[in-house]
Amino acid sequence: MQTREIIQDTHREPAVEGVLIEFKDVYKSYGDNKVLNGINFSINKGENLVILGKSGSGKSVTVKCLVGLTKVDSGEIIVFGKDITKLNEDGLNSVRMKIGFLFQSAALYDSMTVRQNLVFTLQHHNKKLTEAQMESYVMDALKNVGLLESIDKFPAELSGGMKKRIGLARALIIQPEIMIYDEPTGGLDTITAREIIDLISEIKIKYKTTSIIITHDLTCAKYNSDRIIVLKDGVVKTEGRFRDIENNTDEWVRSFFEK
Ligand SMILES: Nc1ncnc2c1ncn2[C@@H]1O[C@H](COP(=O)(O)OP(=O)(O)OP(=O)(O)O)[C@@H](O)[C@H]1O
Repeated sequence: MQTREIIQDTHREPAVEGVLIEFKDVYKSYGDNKVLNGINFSINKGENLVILGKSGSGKSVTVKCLVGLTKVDSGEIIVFGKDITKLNEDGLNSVRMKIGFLFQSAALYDSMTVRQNLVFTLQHHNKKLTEAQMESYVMDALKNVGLLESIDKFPAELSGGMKKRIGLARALIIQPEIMIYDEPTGGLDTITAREIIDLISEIKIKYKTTSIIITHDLTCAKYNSDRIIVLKDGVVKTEGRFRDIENNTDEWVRSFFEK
């Protein structure tokens, strides 16, 4: 039987205003592969939750279920007070409109400049904006990631770190309430990774987002998490703050911290 260890934290002041996302007994299998095996966790408004887990432990599937890209077998996923497993495509789209994604690859359109990439997202999101309003949104988003000077560049002219920043600007331009970061520091050198980590911290403060961060990078987990959940065998094996997880004596949990 799976045991779930809840690490009590008696010293922390609650910096949150209620639950925004809740997974209740969520199951998802692909054939015989039981990926989510009764997963339970919640995320408070304004909280950054890091999901840790070995490769194939279901981190991406969890996030795909959250945005309705993958249908669960059973269970509930409450987002903004609604069970998204019961929503039709229109209902799901209106939830997705409030969620920003930073994909591992940044997923920019190569044939478009940075400006065009951002305008394209805005047009898809809000068809009523004037050109002047769109330009102002684009400039603001680029300023916030420190890349205004790249506005007329094509993705091929940008470094990996710059692409991540543009990916971030594109996610933020829709002013999301929830941000999902999939391996935000993946493939970056230590210094560039640290810049992205700092940016994620700034975004939390500036945009007051609630975030899910999937990462293997313990530095990112340390600096960007209010709380961490660790997935194993389709359930939440343990949860707590970074230092609680780091000090966990369970051999399997310790293996995350051994080089
Ligand atoms: N569409 C799919 N069809 C069949 N199996 C799938 C599908 N999507 C995911 N899986 C399986 O679900 C399991 C969990 O995959 P998932 O991508 O969530 O892992 P992960 O924890 O994000 O891994 P990584 O850290 O390597 O990205 C894997 O065994 C994977 O093969």
